[in-house]
Amino acid sequence: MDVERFHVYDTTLRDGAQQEGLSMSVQDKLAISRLLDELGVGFIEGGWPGAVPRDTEFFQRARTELDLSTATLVAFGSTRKAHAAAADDELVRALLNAHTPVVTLVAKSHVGHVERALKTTLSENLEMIRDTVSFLVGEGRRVFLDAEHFFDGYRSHPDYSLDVVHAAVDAGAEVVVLCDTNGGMLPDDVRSVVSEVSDATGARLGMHAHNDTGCAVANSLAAIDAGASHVQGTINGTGERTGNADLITVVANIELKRSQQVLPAGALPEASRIAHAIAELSNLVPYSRQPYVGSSAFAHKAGLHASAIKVDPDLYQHTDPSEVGNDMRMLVSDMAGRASVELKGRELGFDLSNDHDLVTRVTRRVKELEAAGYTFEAADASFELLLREEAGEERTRFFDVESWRVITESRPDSEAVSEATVKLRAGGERAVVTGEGNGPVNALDHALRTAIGTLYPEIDKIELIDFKVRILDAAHGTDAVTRVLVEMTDGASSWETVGVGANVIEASWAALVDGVNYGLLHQDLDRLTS
Ligand SMILES: CC(=O)SCCNC(=O)CCNC(=O)[C@H](O)C(C)(C)COP(=O)(O)OP(=O)(O)OC[C@H]1O[C@@H](n2cnc3c(N)ncnc32)[C@H](O)[C@@H]1OP(=O)(O)O
Ligand SMILES: CC(=O)C(=O)O
Repeated sequence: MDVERFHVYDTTLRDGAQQEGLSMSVQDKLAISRLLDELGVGFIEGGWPGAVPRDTEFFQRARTELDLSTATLVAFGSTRKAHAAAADDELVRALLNAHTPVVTLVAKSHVGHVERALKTTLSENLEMIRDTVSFLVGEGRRVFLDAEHFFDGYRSHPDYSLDVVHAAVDAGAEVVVLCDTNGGMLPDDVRSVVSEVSDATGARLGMHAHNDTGCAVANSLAAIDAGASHVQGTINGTGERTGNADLITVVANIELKRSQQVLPAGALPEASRIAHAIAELSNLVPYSRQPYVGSSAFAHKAGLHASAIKVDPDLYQHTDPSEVGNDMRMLVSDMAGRASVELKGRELGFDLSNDHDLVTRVTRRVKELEAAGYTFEAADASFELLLREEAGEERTRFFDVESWRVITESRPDSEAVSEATVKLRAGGERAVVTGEGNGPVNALDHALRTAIGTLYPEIDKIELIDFKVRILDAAHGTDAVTRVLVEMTDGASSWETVGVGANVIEASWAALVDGVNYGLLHQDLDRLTS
């Protein structure tokens, strides 16, 4: 792989940071840079020094705190102001002070923008490009030029847009990146413009695509087809408005569909891990339906799909998920068939291939329970308990609940407090205990822990970390059926359970009891196997 033959250029830290609601600290930017380097991108655009104080600090700290092995750090900025010298322009000097080997300059390439936004003459804009590029090249920098609004500009005044490319190249720019700044292009437009510009100028061209028509990835690929050998994008597709081309999708398409290696060998299988880690650092919830790396990208729900996948996963998958570090997952729901249950069982460590009756019973129960409001695709732990029960395993219930009751008391001068009483049998003993909490579920949780804590001290490790309530038939108002999903952890792993009831506390209790049973069961299994 030759990083210079084809540039994989990441702008997560610059254009990605232009996304509404996204804010990265300098520390986050340094951590993301290390992840991008692990992914093997050729270039990391770190931000705009001089304009954004955080970016100025990022480049300062990068000099001592970043030790990149594959990627080259890039500072981004604009051409100098009109009627001044690049050498005297404060923002151009800030680009030098960032001490990066590469500088990317954004320049106007659209007549309307030069006249109305920059408010200068067409010839002065060309002079701004020549002066800034040649000044930075003279100072030992490699320069790439982002030609802003190139496609719209080329449509209205092609000759001027070509003049911009010539001015940049003549002054020493290595790559001219054609930007679909407003993101309004379709692949056919991009393909023909890139091809014409390439023929007319012979310049090395790049593509910077925004996703306003939902075509950023397709536009990037069209540009590459037409001769571009530099592609810009962001991890998870973040960026101004609807975002930029998702760089991992672009790269995975180039490597897996076009058989052209553009990342270092062995890097692509790190893509899912890195995309999720960058989402986490950017405080974004990973997008489950993201191509290649999303948690749903290889998740199969329909029974007919599962039955074919049982024969060969390729029948319903466009590529092997391990190519991008993702996993195939089976979802069990009312759309499941016997094959879905068998494959889900395999995923959870059960070989059900020879137990036709068990698979049939589990499939039937799943469909019945889903019709009553359960959802097993989001609650693997409840599915596993159901499977074990149907298989006749005895050790799935660590206690038998006789009854429970909760009261909530509210007084004008204090917050409401709940008190729960739980009656159950565990280890041959009957327990009747009470628990208090700031809400009914919290009080039930405390009472349950007290009731079984002596017999099962490992309950202390099990913690409730998430609790989601959904009203299923909202038209019934306060009479509606409620579904509760809870997530628990023992510090090493986490699991989800589901409970359904006409009463929100009943549904919560069911999910809580399943969650505790699952946690105790797995601690028991771990003990037996260790
Ligand atoms: C397409 C893109 O996404 S490019 C990246 C855009 N990113 C950002 O804008 C984030 C960082 N930006 C900033 O911090 C500020 O906007 C700054 C520091 C760059 C400029 O701030 P200000 O000096 O206050 O000016 P303001 O933002 O109002 O206007 C931008 C100025 O840059 C000029 N300008 C715009 N594009 C260019 C260009 N390619 N070359 C030179 N000057 C340009 C505008 O004409 C305007 O000049 P004026 O102030 O003389 O009218
Ligand atoms: C340079 C850039 O971000 C754009 O034109 O969209």
